[in-house]
Amino acid sequence: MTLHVPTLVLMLVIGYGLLTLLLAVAGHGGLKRGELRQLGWAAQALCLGFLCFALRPWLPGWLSLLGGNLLLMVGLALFAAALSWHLLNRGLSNWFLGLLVAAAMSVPLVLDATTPLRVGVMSGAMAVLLLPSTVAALRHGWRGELSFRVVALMLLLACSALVARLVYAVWWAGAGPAAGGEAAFWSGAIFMLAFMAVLAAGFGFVLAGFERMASQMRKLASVDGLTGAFNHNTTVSLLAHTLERGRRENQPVSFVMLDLDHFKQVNDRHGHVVGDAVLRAVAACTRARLRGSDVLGRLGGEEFGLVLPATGLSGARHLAEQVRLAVEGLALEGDGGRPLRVTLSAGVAEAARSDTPETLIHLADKALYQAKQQGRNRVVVADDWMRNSTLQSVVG
Ligand SMILES: Nc1nc2c(ncn2[C@@H]2O[C@H](COP(=O)(O)OP(=O)(O)OP(=O)(O)O)[C@@H](O)[C@H]2O)c(=O)[nH]1
Repeated sequence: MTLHVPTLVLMLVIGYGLLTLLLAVAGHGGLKRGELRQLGWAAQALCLGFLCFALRPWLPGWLSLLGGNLLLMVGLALFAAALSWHLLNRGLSNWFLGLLVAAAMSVPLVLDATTPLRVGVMSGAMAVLLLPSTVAALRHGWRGELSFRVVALMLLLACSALVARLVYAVWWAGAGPAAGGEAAFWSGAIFMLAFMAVLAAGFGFVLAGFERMASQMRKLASVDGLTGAFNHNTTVSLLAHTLERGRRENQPVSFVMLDLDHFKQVNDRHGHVVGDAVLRAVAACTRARLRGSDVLGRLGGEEFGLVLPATGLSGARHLAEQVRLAVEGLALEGDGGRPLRVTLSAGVAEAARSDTPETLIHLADKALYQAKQQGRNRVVVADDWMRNSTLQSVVG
């Protein structure tokens, strides 16, 4: 097999064209992530850059070299911007823009220079533009989506190839005209390898975008958007799982139901925005008192549930009391900056071996009802009488 550099250039035009098309279709189909839009612009710039090289036989030499190199540099900078948004949630820093300007200014300066000098300067400039993305992808991307590892490895390959091309250009300059066409071929081939790796990184980036969207959708399906607590269905599933595990490992499991007192008045006096802020603050304050293995769920409006594995009745009551005191002590701001205090009531129940999530939640709800009846801002533990009446109502 023989390598033909102009054919490789054409392959890259097609490759970056396909990446552009894929990103346009993905954006149209709902994958509207800002960084993927920027990646689309990067792919367009790189596609046009290689088109300038592909049209070299028909364009003035200087125009093909100037346009091609500048567009590739802009493409690499847009790639870096997309990567920065994806990994660090911010755009390009000013020093990177400075690097881009310096790299772009070097292009017209070396247009009339010898080929090895031009190859060396262009390779060095592009390697410098790719280096921050490569470092960021290796440092931050490795812990992110699995497909981002492909991006990191491909960028490392691309950056290494450009540095190798720079070193090769230094050797070429020393060897002089004797190096001849073979040196031009290898320099072109290494360049193509570098940009094929950037193309592979681009496809990996698209996969990472899909992976991130899928994980966000999974999260949205199980977590309450306002408070960050698990939603009702997920809480019940986690309770079922915890009960099963408790039975197998002979460990107690408790469930606490929390309900804010007179929350309707908070909404009526201060408005729903303040009401929402109160719910968020209560959830955060409760979460801060839980163990890593405990579960905080939002069962409905102003009602939360705590699933407590390996926790008996006295431990659960103690925790509920701590949460009650912490919420009572929250210094909140109401409408117009007025101080706002809220309290909550709690019902605590420990699971029996035969309990299902429904019977246990029902039992905790009974205890909560008692807490409300007794004047609110208190913790009530479910007793045998409540358990018997729960069984009757569930069986009946
Ligand atoms: N701001 C806000 N309010 C909510 C949300 N979900 C439910 N609510 C409100 O929570 C209030 C619950 O009122 P009630 O069920 O009467 O209970 P309460 O006023 O807390 O009274 P007790 O529980 O008996 O102490 C209603 O006004 C709901 O509109 C929410 O997501 N945000």
